[in-house]
Amino acid sequence: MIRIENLSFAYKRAGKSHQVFEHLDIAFKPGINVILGPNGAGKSTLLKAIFGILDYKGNVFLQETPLATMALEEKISQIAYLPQMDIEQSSLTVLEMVLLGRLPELQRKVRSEDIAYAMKSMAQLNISELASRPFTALSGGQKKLVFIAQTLVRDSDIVLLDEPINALDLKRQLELCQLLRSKVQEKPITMIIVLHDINLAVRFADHLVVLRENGTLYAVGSPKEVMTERMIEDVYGVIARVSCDEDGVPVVSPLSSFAQ
Ligand SMILES: Nc1ncnc2c1ncn2[C@@H]1O[C@H](COP(=O)(O)OP(=O)(O)OP(=O)(O)O)[C@@H](O)[C@H]1O
Repeated sequence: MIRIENLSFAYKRAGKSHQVFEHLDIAFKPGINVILGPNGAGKSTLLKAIFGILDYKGNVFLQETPLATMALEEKISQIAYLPQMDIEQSSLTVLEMVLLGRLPELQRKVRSEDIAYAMKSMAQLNISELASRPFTALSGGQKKLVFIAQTLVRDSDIVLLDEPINALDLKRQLELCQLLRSKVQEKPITMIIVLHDINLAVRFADHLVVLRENGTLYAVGSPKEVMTERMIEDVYGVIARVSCDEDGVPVVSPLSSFAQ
């Protein structure tokens, strides 16, 4: 469980300040939490704050412990984070890239146990056959899967994924969502995932968190509670029809956009 209390943060650049959050409170429960919201709402900034790479005001608690009081090594051992921006170049092979996810556990040498973890993570993402390929010789989607494998090989209780499905084809998107679902069923992981695909979000999330353009919290709740025509209009400026499929899952059909 991650609890954000009274979070305020502003980016500062060239003497100017850009406020993203002011007095934000959110609780992320175990299970799959999806953060939705328009471009620039602050979704990536929120993940960075949770991972502790921003100088914010307020508190982020892991259970009852403020993350700011935890040593870096302890934090890294508990939280796995896939940032939105990926590096494109690396002289490492795919296996070596995935092994980097075990860095906190690696001593002076790579143990067979670490290789086994990396192989398992690659197998779960169906990229085992890429293991000895140079990372730079991969497609964009394959690179993304390597970074996801590197994040999941951490086996952490808190997993932050910033737009993990962009660059993935339809099948890979579904496979990844099913893998994440199986992981939260195995143990009480708190996953916090930024997505833009609202139909995928309602199908796979346990909890939705919706941010507005100005970094304020619009809604938190189950997909059924949160995914309404009103929310889509208020938050995205889009007229949409929300119906339910035969499983009772909301289905969003965007109809038109209007100037806000
Ligand atoms: N390094 C930075 N310096 C200054 N402003 C920044 C920086 N990074 C982001 N911002 C601004 O902070 C706000 C929130 O950005 P953020 O990347 O968190 O949004 P987001 O919701 O993740 O957007 P997207 O859906 O487009 O990825 C935006 O207005 C953005 O322009």
